[in-house]
Amino acid sequence: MTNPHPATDEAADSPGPSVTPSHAPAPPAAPDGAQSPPGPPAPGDKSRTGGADGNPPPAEGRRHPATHAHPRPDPAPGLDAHLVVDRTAFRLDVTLTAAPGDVLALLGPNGAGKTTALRALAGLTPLTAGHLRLDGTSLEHTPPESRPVGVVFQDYLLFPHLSALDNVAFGPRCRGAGKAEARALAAAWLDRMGLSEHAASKPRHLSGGQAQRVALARALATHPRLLLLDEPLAALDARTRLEVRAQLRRHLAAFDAVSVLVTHDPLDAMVLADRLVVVEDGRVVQEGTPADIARHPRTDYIAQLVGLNLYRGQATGHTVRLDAGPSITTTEELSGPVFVAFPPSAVTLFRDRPSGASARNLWRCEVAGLETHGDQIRADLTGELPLAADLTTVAAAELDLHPGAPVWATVKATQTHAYPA
Ligand SMILES: Nc1ncnc2c1ncn2[C@@H]1O[C@H](COP(=O)(O)OP(=O)(O)OP(=O)(O)O)[C@@H](O)[C@H]1O
Repeated sequence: MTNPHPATDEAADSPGPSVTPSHAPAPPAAPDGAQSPPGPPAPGDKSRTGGADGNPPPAEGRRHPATHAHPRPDPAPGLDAHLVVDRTAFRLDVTLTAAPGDVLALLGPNGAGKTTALRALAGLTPLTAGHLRLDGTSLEHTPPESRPVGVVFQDYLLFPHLSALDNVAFGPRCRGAGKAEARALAAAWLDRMGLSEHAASKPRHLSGGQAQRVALARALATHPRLLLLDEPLAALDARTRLEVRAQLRRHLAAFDAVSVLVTHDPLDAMVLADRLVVVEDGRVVQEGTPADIARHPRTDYIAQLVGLNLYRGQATGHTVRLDAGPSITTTEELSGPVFVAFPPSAVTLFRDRPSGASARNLWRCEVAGLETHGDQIRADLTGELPLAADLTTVAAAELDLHPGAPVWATVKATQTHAYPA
């Protein structure tokens, strides 16, 4: 990653990944200490919006000694990072590993440390401790502009006065490529992105989806060995997002180095990433494949993300005594600490105590709130067991649900899923 600029993010000696168009020239090595022109801010640069630090990112990045340390040979390809960043009231301590071709998604609530992790990978935030190795080379002491890292920003951050072609050509130019060579490389990338006919367009004449693809082309044209995507779809409207998500998925699948994506959107994470890394309060609380995380959430945040009710308790056979109070009957037979999860759609509500129902998994609750959730109504319940329940609009009307209404909630054991905590 380059100074604050995404388009200049490549180490002079980084190996050329296979994403380079076969008919395009590879960008030449940048001279040591090459200066890049000023550019858009870096990921998480809160100075643009009056952020916490109030300083532009390079200042933080340059606290790190800008020396080219002797690269430490390491046979392991891909990303091997232990990122520790200490701040007055916050500590990031996460380990991220990925093989070439892997797409990792960092998910987590606001303030969890996702952007800090991204900035640390880019070299814009110095590590307090830990290590960062990419394809076997230690990067802790490599200045941002010499890291083989490309960044795609949430709001693209294209140069408004440059054409799409020149925006993409900017990176190779910064590395010392001649104008014609850089433009040929950029043209090949735009072609690959299906944007050839927009090569001469200025960013203001591009749609959100097109601008996002130009930003991706700009990042990839520098042959990064690590691609960082900071909420890449957040600025798009819902329809464009669907289309661009599918395109981005294809491009990431074709990219042979490591990609790390920061997103708030579980769908983006599930569709785009091979592996999710959930960060809460500066720590990794869970990681795994999207399917694994969706089936076995281990924190409330993740359970909400994937739309499940989640409880912790102690299992004895088919009964789990929840830390929250009541017991749940499950189909799994377990013992010791467990999680129990079930979807809101598995909950059935009654205004009166159902006479025929067994006492199992039947709780007395009260409606705390109601909201539309797709074509359903989601009821937020408090009481014996706090839970979310989905029901149709007709059912909600028939039950005369309103905040404060008492209800009975029941869930079949077969609809629950218990797993060791
Ligand atoms: N430059 C900074 N100086 C001091 N504290 C900071 C700085 N940047 C972020 N923080 C703090 O570090 C913590 C992690 O912030 P970070 O932006 O990395 O979280 P995040 O997961 O990206 O959040 P969000 O999803 O809201 O962007 C927060 O407590 C934040 O206030």
